[in-house]
Amino acid sequence: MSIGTLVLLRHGESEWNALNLFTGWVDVHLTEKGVGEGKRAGELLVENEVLPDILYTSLLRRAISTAHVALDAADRLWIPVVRDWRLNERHYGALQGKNKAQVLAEFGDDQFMLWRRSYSTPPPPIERGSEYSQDADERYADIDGGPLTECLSDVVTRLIPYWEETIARDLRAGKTVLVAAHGNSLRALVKHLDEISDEDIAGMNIPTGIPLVYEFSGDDLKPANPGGTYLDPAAAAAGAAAVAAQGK
Ligand SMILES: O=C(O)[C@@H](CO)OP(=O)(O)O
Repeated sequence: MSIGTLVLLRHGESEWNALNLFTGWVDVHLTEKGVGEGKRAGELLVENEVLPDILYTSLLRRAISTAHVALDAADRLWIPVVRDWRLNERHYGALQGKNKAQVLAEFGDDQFMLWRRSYSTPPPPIERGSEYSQDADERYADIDGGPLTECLSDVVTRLIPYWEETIARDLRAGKTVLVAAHGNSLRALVKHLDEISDEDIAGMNIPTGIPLVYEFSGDDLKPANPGGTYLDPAAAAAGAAAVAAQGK
């Protein structure tokens, strides 16, 4: 049997993306534009004949809703769904709910970029019980409320064992797998797939709402198309540049 196809989809624009706020595990809604991006993503899947057999999402509604709209547009709402916190966005610690431009102005570019894009420096932890903390959220009860902050390396540590147990197995079984997740959880996955160094991953940004397709030639799941293929490359390049410029 041939190896399956992987489709990575970052959620469409969220209300907090539009407000330029650090989001992390805060469970915000999509904007109208974000819903439209999800629909367009589904249309792109159909146009390119990439039809998912199974969906994996995080526990956050912006990813769940984007996948729902995309699969509706592709007439694939019926496929099995697996949701897991390990696909959640990186927990942004005490920065959750803060405006990116204000954090940049207060702490300066070096500290801002360290918190935002360095591989191993997490933001300060969020205070338990504070407004934007999830430590009392019942969906995380079985993991003691979850982390209080994470850097990208923490996301790799929680995500890659899960990937091996679930998504990678489905790909080796020949399935087309849709993973609807987040800017930083998808950066962690792409880092693993494309063997990107800890330094170089800092410069890689994932746009909202555009399917990124990986094909594989063998069981080792080395990408046959390194870097993947965005189904709308021009929009992806513009979207990634906009993410990189946030706060500036
Ligand atoms: O706020 C966040 O959770 C993420 C994704 O929107 O932001 P950033 O791109 O700054 O890591």
